[in-house]
Amino acid sequence: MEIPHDEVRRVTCVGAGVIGGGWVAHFLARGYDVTAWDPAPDAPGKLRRLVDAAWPALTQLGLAEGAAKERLTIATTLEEACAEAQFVQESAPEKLELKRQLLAQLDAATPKDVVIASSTSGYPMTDMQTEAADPERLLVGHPFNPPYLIPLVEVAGGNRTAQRAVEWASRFYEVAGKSVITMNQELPGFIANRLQEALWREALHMVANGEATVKEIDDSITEGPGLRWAFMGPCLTFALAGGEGGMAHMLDHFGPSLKSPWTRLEAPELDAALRDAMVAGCEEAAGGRSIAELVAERDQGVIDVLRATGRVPGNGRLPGGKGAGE
Ligand SMILES: NC(=O)C1=CN([C@@H]2O[C@H](COP(=O)(O)OP(=O)(O)OC[C@H]3O[C@@H](n4cnc5c(N)ncnc54)[C@H](O)[C@@H]3O)[C@@H](O)[C@H]2O)C=CC1
Ligand SMILES: C[N+](C)(C)CC(=O)CC(=O)[O-]
Repeated sequence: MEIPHDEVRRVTCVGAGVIGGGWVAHFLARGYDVTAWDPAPDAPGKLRRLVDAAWPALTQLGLAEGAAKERLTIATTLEEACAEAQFVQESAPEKLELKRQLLAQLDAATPKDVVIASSTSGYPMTDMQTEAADPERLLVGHPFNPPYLIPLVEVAGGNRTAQRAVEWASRFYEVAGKSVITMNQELPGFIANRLQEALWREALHMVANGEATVKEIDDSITEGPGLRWAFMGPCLTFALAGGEGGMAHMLDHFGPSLKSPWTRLEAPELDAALRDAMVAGCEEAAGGRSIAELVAERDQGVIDVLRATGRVPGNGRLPGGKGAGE
């Protein structure tokens, strides 16, 4: 029997790069004891720098009672990291065979009845749980960068995942301050990445063909639809494009243009020229700002949007987070 969601105190994060480190920062800020493990020799230093960089934003939002960076332990082996885990979040590189073997190792090292989630951004759990002795407790918990600020987690099981594990994880993420979409089927790319990848594919086509610059593409979203999407999704936004007639008029009016040859559908070849054009375009768009400066700018921007759209309660604690309503 799994531990009650609100009694979880110890979370283990395996893989401590951009996303694993972001999860560490999130769980620390929500008042958990966090154990991290990453095989890279420079991982501890990188992880502590990431948590240090995230902490001002998390402090601004309001830390849960007792939250402290000192509650992070960095384990030296995977077995040590998992021995006392009450929840495990895997964020290792996006390589299918690596995930398969790692999830089997995590399954062997983690106490029974503890749920193990993968941060994968696209692999279905059915394809990753093949080597594990106890696949029932393995599921996808797909976060968004940075996990310590973007609320959404997409939860999906594989065909050997127990429904009760999916339900447990969904509720646990909510208790830990996340917004959860629990998927009842395994869609490739889940929901949000499927949408993001469609946009991304078209952006790459436009750069590859010299049709738009990186800056024009970014400005077209931040000065346009992105402003609406922070609080109203693309469907309801487009319903308003139909005026008083709503979505019905919108579809009758603009529906035929769905067949216009606006989109390319097939991904472009990611050759060296396109890679170089994207890298150069992003450097130009950054205008001399370092990655650390851009991270701080992004974090402040997300906080401002969360506040402006009423998603941070007055007491500074995230909705549903540990300590909320105390
Ligand atoms: N970067 C992003 O925006 C997002 C990434 N994800 C997913 O998160 C996962 C991690 O991606 P990133 O953090 O971006 O990658 P990353 O490259 O920043 O970090 C991966 C970390 O895993 C470590 N690692 C290597 N082999 C390992 C092993 N066998 N066991 C444990 N750790 C190992 C590496 O040393 C590195 O620190 C991937 O599954 C990715 O699809 C999900 C959402 C967003
Ligand atoms: C780039 N990415 C596909 C790994 C991004 C994600 O999976 C989610 C996000 O943070 O946008």
